[in-house]
Amino acid sequence: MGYGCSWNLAERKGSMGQLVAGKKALILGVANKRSIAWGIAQALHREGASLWFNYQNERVKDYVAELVAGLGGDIPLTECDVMKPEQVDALFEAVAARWGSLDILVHSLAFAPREALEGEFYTTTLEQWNTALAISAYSLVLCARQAKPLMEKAGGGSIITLTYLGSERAVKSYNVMGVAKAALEASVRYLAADLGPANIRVNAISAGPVKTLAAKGVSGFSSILKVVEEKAPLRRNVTQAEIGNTGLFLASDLASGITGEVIFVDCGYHIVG
Ligand SMILES: CCCCCCc1ccc(Oc2ccc(Oc3cccc(O)n3)cc2)c(O)c1
Repeated sequence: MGYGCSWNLAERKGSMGQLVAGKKALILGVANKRSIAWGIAQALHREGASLWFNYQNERVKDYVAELVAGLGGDIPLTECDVMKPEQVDALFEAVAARWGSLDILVHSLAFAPREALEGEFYTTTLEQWNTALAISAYSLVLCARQAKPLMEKAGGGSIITLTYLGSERAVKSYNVMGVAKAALEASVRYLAADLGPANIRVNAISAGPVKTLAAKGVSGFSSILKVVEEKAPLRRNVTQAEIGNTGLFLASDLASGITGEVIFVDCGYHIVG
């Protein structure tokens, strides 16, 4: 490629779809077109990955199926609620049977009871705590354990999860989800330490607020978008596509030296007071 050369379409086409060409990616947590998991899935698909999706239950199945159909090809879709161990086992057994290995796992799911995401944190009940920690943090440990043998078959892999600034700052109303995200981020480090020798990288994206179905469950969410616009160094909110591109980066060999890390994709908001 000489100075000032211009890529012809064929060359560009050839150079496109290289980042994760032929990689097998399991995406957990798509609920609809606004889901962060969907942004990551679109980026992975654009750059040549084969995709497999879960859906939590029959209620969201049609939304996910319709989105996935838009990608073309017969992309596997499997019911899996991470709180049902037998469904997690069945999902990874299906991946093992059909794919034989796995390169990329995207874990983009969380939950806390709605009443725990409003009012004051000190009122959190043990049940609310356990539910939030089990779904939002422990589920990553469980999925990583299941993915390990499949990723070893591929000679390594990349596990990506989603977190938020509320893990290290007391963000109003985020409450027990902040505690769950702190546990998630510590789990990313311990999992990275365990799985590194198998060349499996484990990282988190700390995303700025994005208007998703889940975000609607956090009281005061809409006001935070405006605050970010006013205070973030880039003076705007992050987009689903930008988070998707960082997910693609972490899934690709461009991030081969990065593991156990939390990467902020928030227009710089967390660096300013
Ligand atoms: C004061 C709001 C701060 C900005 C919050 C940014 C954010 C938005 C969405 C996030 O993901 C969830 C996922 C599940 C979740 O729990 C929910 C969601 C809907 C209903 C419900 O009962 N629980 C809450 C947040 C998340 O972890 C972080």
